[in-house]
Amino acid sequence: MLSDRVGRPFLKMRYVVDDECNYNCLFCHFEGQQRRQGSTLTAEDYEFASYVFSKLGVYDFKLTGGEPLLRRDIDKIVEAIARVAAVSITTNGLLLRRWVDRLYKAGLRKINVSIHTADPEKYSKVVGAPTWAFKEVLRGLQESRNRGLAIKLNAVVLRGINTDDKSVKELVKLAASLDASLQFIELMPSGSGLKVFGDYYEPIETIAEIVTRLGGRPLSLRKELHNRPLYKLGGVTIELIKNYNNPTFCSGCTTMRLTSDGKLKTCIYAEPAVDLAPYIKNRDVEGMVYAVKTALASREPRFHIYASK
Ligand SMILES: Nc1nc2c(ncn2[C@@H]2O[C@H](COP(=O)(O)OP(=O)(O)OP(=O)(O)O)[C@@H](O)[C@H]2O)c(=O)[nH]1
Ligand SMILES: C[S@@+](CC[C@H](N)C(=O)[O-])C[C@H]1O[C@@H](n2cnc3c(N)ncnc32)[C@H](O)[C@@H]1O
Ligand code: SF4
Ligand code: SF4
Repeated sequence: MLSDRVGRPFLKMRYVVDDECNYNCLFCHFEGQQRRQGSTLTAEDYEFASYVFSKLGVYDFKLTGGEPLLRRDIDKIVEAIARVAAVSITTNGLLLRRWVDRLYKAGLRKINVSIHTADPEKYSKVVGAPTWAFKEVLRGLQESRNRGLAIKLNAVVLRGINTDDKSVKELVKLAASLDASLQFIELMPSGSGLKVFGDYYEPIETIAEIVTRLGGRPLSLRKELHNRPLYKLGGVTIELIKNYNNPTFCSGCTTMRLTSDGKLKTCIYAEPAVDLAPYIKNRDVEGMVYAVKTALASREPRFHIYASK
């Protein structure tokens, strides 16, 4: 296992596998990269990269985007990574129904589906899609449940959209009906999130208060990932994410990320530390290991910056 210079182990990778999306969420941070930056890595490339990362101690891979289910070879990517480690997908769910079966067969066992609200009208407003989209996502979720996938619903916290008792209660109810867990994500001032920050930002503490008021109880912290607080309410596990300006979160950061064109980022807010694409394309194990170790050594202790503010 590798660690950075402030002792954070490197255990997880986020792959941005697509630089396009079929939605236009009003807050999208696009995982800290550009739309149409290029999606240049094949399923075989991801298999090679994951093999090398897993030899370095990475045991968990997340596929994100853009919208990962827009990739026609997403099942091949899942299959390739599942050969070496655990893999999960974060998706808006619109194309889920048509993919569930193939993804399950490819080895997928866990998905995060971003839904934000249980109200179809609000949903349309937030994601910039027609109202039928909400129903389609629900169908995809139901299929996923029937297939036996572990589901986590993601809700970005948006003032006036999901920050009242009723909205939280409805999301918990929806999660319970799917045997899913639920996570609330504080809005990050990044990408479009920066533009709408003034209009929609609400601290995650508001959700913690609502959950507590509704009878929720703190469970524990996810020590292996950002020390995220977990609660239990109505049989549903609720995760609270405050992923900006939060020293506790960053001090538990065990993740690096690969852009859709193969550049390694040590932090969502950092510029790429190194371009891994040439090493990956040439199947150069030694070169890639050296490049990853060098990037890890340069990893900024961002939480120190926050802590010293
Ligand atoms: N700042 C920051 N945000 C992150 C990091 N990892 C995930 N996030 C954000 O957390 C939110 C939830 O991410 P997901 O893709 O659902 O995955 P996850 O909850 O991190 O991972 P799992 O627990 O494995 O499902 C998104 O807004 C991500 O961009 C990170 O290392 N730093
Ligand atoms: C960038 S999306 C990519 C995957 C997929 N398209 C989706 O929406 O689930 C990954 C996660 O980041 C969340 N997200 C996007 N912009 C955000 C922001 N400004 N602040 C916090 N979370 C954000 C999304 O809601 C989603 O849960
Ligand atoms: S949050 Fe996901 S679904 Fe929404 S625009 Fe961004 S990438 Fe697309
Ligand atoms: S250091 Fe902090 S902001 Fe950067 S990726 Fe890790 S948790 Fe996110």
